[in-house]
Amino acid sequence: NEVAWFEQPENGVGLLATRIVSDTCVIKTIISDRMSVIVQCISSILIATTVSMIVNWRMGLVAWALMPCHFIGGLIQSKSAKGFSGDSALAHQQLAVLASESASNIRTVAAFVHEEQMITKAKLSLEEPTRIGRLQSIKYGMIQGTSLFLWNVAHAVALWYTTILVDKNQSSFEDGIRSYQIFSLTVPSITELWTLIPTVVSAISILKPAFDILDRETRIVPDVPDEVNCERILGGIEFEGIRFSYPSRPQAVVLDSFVLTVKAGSSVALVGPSGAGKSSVLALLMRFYDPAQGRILIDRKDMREYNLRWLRQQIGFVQQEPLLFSSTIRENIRYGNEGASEAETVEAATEANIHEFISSLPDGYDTMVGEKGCQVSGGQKQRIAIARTLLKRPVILLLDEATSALDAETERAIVRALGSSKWRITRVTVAHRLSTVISSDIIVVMEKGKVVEMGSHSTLIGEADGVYSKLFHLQNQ
Ligand SMILES: Nc1ncnc2c1ncn2[C@@H]1O[C@H](COP(=O)(O)OP(=O)(O)OP(=O)(O)O)[C@@H](O)[C@H]1O
Repeated sequence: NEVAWFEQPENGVGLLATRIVSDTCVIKTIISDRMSVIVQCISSILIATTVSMIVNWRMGLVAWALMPCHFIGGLIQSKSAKGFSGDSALAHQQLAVLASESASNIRTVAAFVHEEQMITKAKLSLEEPTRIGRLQSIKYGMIQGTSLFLWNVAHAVALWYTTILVDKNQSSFEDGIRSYQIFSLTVPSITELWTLIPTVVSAISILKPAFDILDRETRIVPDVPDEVNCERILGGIEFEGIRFSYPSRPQAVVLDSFVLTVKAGSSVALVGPSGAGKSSVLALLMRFYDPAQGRILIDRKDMREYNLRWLRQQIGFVQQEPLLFSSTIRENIRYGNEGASEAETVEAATEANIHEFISSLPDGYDTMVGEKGCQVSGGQKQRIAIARTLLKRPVILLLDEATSALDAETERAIVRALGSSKWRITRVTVAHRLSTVISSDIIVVMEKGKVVEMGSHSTLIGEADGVYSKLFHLQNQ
């Protein structure tokens, strides 16, 4: 599914994890375990009824006639079980979201001494479902009682009818008792069927959302068109009258009449106040979202006409908060480029100014970085992420505050390495620290989703009243 789908509240990490792990487990239990028991119960009911018909057909008919008592009871039970299972599943999902969020943000939780509040929140999230669950339990118990009452009525009628048959000499005492016994032995199978009904019903209520996810068609299809007619793009970018809002907040216009041309092989920097829409420009270039209006052209062709997987292979993107995976540094650098040689890996790490640090570690490139890269510093994480992107040898490189955690000297070394790279890169950099972007061919100043100034550093700095000039002097002060 497209990125916007993952940003909807109902598709959060915790909820998706529950759906994938617990829900599918319940479905598996129903299919592999419960179904065999259900088949066994049904066959034993059928066999017992047939045998009891052979022994005494009158008794067999009565047994069949009494079956509706059991099934009506079962039906009432299954109706009541539906709401019961749905609510309890929802309660656990909310708890799962809370637990996964707290665990992944444990440093923030600890820093704000928020543990007690999280526990209270967890308890609160369960209060309403517990109340509803209690009421449902009482209702469920009463329904269970009614079902058992019907079952006992069926027994009483069967026994009473046996005495009548024996009384009227329509059956011997032995056959009457035999027939009744077969009937009695069938009842546990029916009861077992009943007890399985709530589980099966709960699985059905789980199946629907699970299949809704599986059946959903993504809005941004990555494999269409499937043929690719050139080997690599050149890297020219044009934004034509872009209007864009995030699908989760459609009323807030993030980019409005946004126009920008980036020549292949040039370097462009996007600067401006927080919330101006700089990162959104990069997100559109990665085609995480499609604009509501306008077109983005790559080499003069609408981006939507390219096979997205093929296109993304040629675009390198280092995010504001790069995430590493819980594995070795080598595997992290080779992420998405598993076939890269050791020499290529080292070359990319050298360009990202991280090779020296990695070599100084006892395990070198085999050092584990911990979950989300928690065992390396912010700056090291950024440099590993840059190395990972450079290993792709991208034609277009998007850097979103990618060097913000680095000291000025390391940052300069990386920018220099990128500038003197052997292959041609179109670079779009987002940065708050203006020293990062001074050497860019064009600096684009954005405000409220629009371009307000554009030009080289020397041109922009010359306009004394310009936004860039003011920003630059403010930072230098
Ligand atoms: N995933 C999202 N869903 C909804 N709104 C978003 C999302 N990401 C960003 N926004 C909103 O879009 C606007 C532009 O955000 P964007 O991240 O592009 O700004 P920015 O200029 O890069 O800011 P910063 O310099 O602080 O990173 C902001 O108002 C922000 O709240």
